[in-house]
Amino acid sequence: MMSTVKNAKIGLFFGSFNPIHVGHLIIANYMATQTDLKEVWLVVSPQNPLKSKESLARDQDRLHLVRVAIDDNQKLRASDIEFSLPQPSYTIDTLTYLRERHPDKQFVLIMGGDNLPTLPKWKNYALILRDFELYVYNRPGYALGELENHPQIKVFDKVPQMQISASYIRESIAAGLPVQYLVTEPVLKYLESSGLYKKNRKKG
Ligand SMILES: Nc1ncnc2c1ncn2[C@@H]1O[C@H](COP(=O)(O)OP(=O)(O)OP(=O)(O)O)[C@@H](O)[C@H]1O
Ligand SMILES: O=C(O)c1ccc[n+]([C@@H]2O[C@H](COP(=O)([O-])O)[C@@H](O)[C@H]2O)c1
Repeated sequence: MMSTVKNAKIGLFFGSFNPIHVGHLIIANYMATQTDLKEVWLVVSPQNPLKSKESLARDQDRLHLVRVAIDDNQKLRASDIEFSLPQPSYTIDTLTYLRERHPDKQFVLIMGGDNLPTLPKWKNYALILRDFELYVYNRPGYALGELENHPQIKVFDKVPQMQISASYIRESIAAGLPVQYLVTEPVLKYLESSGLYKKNRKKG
């Protein structure tokens, strides 16, 4: 029987991307160009039915923003895979599904160091660590905790970072403040034309 060669290492960067900002893009691009990953897929999390939807833009708007943000980058891809999987989405389920669907690829989980200490609370986290590598980038001010030296975890401590968040961008837009430079130009254009995150915007 022929064995499948898993030659393409793909990094998965999960997030709400509400909206995607340059902080996200710096991480994704670093991982796609300065590690052994061939590509990075930005996996847009659906609206979690258990969480407040108050300031969460619609799935398709957030996906569209990711697409326009990475449009010119051959090594980055937007994934809507979780939109069609049962919710709430558990990372192990998404990883398992992707592995079955793409047997030729080897998936690696990309994670900020701030999230690493909470990993033991995730569904089947031992299975995640058994079957998948994790590429963790340091977040200033956050300790990595006891998982730092786990053999499946590779820590990257020279990743440039921007101290911005999607919440800051949403709040700025709602307050009528400019978000130019915090998001890419195509993202800015769509935010402006759609009126996303503006106060008193009529939802369609
Ligand atoms: N400025 C940043 N630099 C590096 N990583 C970031 C930055 N902002 C967010 N991340 C990481 O990117 C992933 C996806 O982030 P998410 O979509 O939740 O964005 P966010 O900016 O943290 O959003 P919010 O402010 O709405 O919580 C998370 O793992 C998060 O830790
Ligand atoms: O699988 C889990 O049990 C699990 C629990 C919490 C978080 N996650 C993943 O971590 C990402 C960030 O989560 P959060 O809650 O900080 O938005 C989210 O997109 C999920 O992919 C996954």
